[in-house]
Amino acid sequence: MPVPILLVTGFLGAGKTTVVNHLLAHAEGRRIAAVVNDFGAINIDAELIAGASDGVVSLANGCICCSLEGDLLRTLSTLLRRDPKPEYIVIETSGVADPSDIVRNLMDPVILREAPLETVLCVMDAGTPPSALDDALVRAQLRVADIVALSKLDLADEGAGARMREAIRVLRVPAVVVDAQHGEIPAALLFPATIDSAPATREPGPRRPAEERFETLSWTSDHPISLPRLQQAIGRLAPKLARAKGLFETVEQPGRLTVFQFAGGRATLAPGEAPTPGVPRSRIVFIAELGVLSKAELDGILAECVASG
Ligand SMILES: Nc1nc2c(ncn2[C@@H]2O[C@H](COP(=O)(O)OP(=O)(O)OP(=O)(O)O)[C@@H](O)[C@H]2O)c(=O)[nH]1
Repeated sequence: MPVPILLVTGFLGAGKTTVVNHLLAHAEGRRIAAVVNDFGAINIDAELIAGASDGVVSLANGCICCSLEGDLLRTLSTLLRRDPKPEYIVIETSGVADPSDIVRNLMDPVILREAPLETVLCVMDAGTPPSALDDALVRAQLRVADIVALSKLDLADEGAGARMREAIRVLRVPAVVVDAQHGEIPAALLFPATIDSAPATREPGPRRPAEERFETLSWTSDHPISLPRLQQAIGRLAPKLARAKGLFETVEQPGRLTVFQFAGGRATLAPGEAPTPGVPRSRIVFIAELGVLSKAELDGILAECVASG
């Protein structure tokens, strides 16, 4: 039996991991394997994804649309040799990935026969201004989508969803647009009940020149973080950040991790799991446009956040 693939794309911080987590939490007995790609050296996403009944495979420190394309195909072959085989595979791309390159790679004849790409889902933050759709990367992510999921409607103003739907319609994206509050999309919409025996090939469009636009800077420490000082540090860094996420222990709540997220200019904290022995207590990944933020500046600002006494 072929194993259908769901490819989840969308810009940095749009809400892809939230959708994947919701899907896995509502798998209703489906055996789902998840492949997660974080562009940075620390794969925070893999730790934030729980509950994949067939495990989470993490591909980090590169992008599966370019430098890690071979790793993606090898990972899929390994998943397909598992006994029992997964029934579905979800691939979450990094927010900087051009999914048309991944779609092209998934048209590999062996993969297509054994694990056909069934659905491409693009998650789009409904609160982003429609002018964000002028961005070539955002357009590339929308153009390959079968389904566009509008996230964060709860944070956006009342007309935002309608404005975004209109902007997507103007682009002539041939996709179904659905609302996805906190990642809620019915699994039945993403995974077909019956699987086509003759998978459809897709024409992903012309290859775009690889663009080095973003870089990730990773920061780790064995010390817990002071929350008020982190708040100040993020206030200073925010104008330079496209995205940040991290897991750390805080001075205020020792003994368990706090999940830090910065997306769309908004920072949030949530309770996490217990720290894993042998792993640095504080890990944060920062994504910025190339050349905007130096490691020295970042280290200098964050050094003030760790409890030195
Ligand atoms: N309020 C609200 N927050 C959301 C919603 N969807 C996602 N978020 C939050 O947005 C932040 C980013 O969500 P993720 O799911 O990590 O985004 P992502 O697209 O996987 O991010 P990258 O992989 O880093 O590009 C997190 O703090 C989520 O909790 C939503 O519908 N409403």
